Amino acid sequence: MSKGKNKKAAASSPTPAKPNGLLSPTHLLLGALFGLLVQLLLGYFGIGVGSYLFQQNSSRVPPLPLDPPPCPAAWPNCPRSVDLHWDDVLELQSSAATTPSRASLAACDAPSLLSPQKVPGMHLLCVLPPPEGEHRRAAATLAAFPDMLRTAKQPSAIIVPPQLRTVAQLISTVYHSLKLTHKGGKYQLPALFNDEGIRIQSVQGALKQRRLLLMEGGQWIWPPVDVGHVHSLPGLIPGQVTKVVTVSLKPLVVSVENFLSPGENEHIIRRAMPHMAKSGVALKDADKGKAAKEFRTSSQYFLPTVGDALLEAVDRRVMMLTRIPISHAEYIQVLKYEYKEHYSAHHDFFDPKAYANNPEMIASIENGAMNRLATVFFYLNNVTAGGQTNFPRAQACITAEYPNGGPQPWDYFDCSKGLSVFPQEGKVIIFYSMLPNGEMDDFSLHGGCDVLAEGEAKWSANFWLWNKPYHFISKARKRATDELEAQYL
Ligand SMILES: O=C(O)CCC(=O)C(=O)O
Ligand SMILES: [Fe+2]
Repeated sequence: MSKGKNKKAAASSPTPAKPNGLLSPTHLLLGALFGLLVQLLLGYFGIGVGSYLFQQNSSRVPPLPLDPPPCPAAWPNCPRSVDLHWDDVLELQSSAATTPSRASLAACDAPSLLSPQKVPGMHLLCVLPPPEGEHRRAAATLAAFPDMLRTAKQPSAIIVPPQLRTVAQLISTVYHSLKLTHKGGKYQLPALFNDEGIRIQSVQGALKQRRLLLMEGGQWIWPPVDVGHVHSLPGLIPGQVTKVVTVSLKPLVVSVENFLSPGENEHIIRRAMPHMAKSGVALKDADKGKAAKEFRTSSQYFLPTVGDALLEAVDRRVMMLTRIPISHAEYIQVLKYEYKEHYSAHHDFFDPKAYANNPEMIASIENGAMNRLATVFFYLNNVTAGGQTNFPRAQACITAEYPNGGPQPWDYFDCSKGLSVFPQEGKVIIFYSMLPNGEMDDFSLHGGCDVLAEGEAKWSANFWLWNKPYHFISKARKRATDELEAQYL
């Protein structure tokens, strides 16, 4: 990229796809009425935002009593519940022997999923039998490895009493034991998954697993493990095993080769070609008045997938790869970079602090509760020189100087630091803009570097997935989302 264009702050984020008109006024009116009804009911039963947690996660919500038992003094903000006395749950935690046996822990094989550094907000829970002699009072023991940290320390044990009825109650118990807190308000509820990323929605489903992952941010994120680790996914592409390879821990970047076929790459390029126009950026307050081309010189097109069987198949495959419902996706943003075109280092998330003077943006990201979670970045062709995606703050290993990852770059056009991923036809990378705890990840800073082969163009695409459903959904995307939900346990 051009030299000497130093910037004090990372470039503005790429503009999101404009929601189209698929939500009719009738839908909006019905949605508003439903919201009002829920608010009235919650108000009637005295369930305010304070007792936020976890009512909403269960599939069979029991009828609410008029006087649910109060929370114990040691747990003032427990979710009040009809048929559960949290005092008993607490009592069991303190009275039962809580050291899991070596043999049961070995069967869980926790180290194969843990990491050498913390993964904030992602917690591994080994599902173990109840403590010796406690089969009547306990349904299981969970051995917890907070933040996926691989240490020699004995994991803390959480006893699961048989009276827990909902995943929400199970998550609450884990939250209390691990002293986790939820941000409340519109922030995503935490969620449990099995080790293949299938969402858990019943206690029975949870206790049948060998290992569970608790994601505070409520969406699946591939456990990074170590650089070079491979998660193997059979069945995404008929007859193939798809390999999700970790290429960076911080930021979390995984790479998948041959995810798109040559025919699919060609089709995406062919469909987008007639519509390509110069790229824009969502200017931060600090960048107001600047031209997008100061940061980004590519061309782009948001390619609607509706009615295109091939693109709908790609949608579905992206969903099965990320385990994030396709209802959370923007349309594919196809990009073309010609010789010496680039996008300087930026984040794909929208930081509410950077858009404080932009009420429309603040509303659309629910003041930070809703954001871009993951980018599945498609490389649609090969480029013989340049065109890499650079993550300047990625670090191969933790150093004494930068124990928390690479420093802020001084030059946002410099592609020589950190990790570079070069275009390779059919390959995709997934990088996460949010941490599993639901916070924005500053280390996800990245840019598209100059194409350095004269006469060549880099064709690529952003497939952005949000942490909450996006504003519009097509019938095919609804069907695909239903298909994912049918796998829930
Ligand atoms: O072109 C690349 O490699 C990255 C592009 C990018 O980060 C973006 O469009 O948001
Ligand atoms: Fe980006």
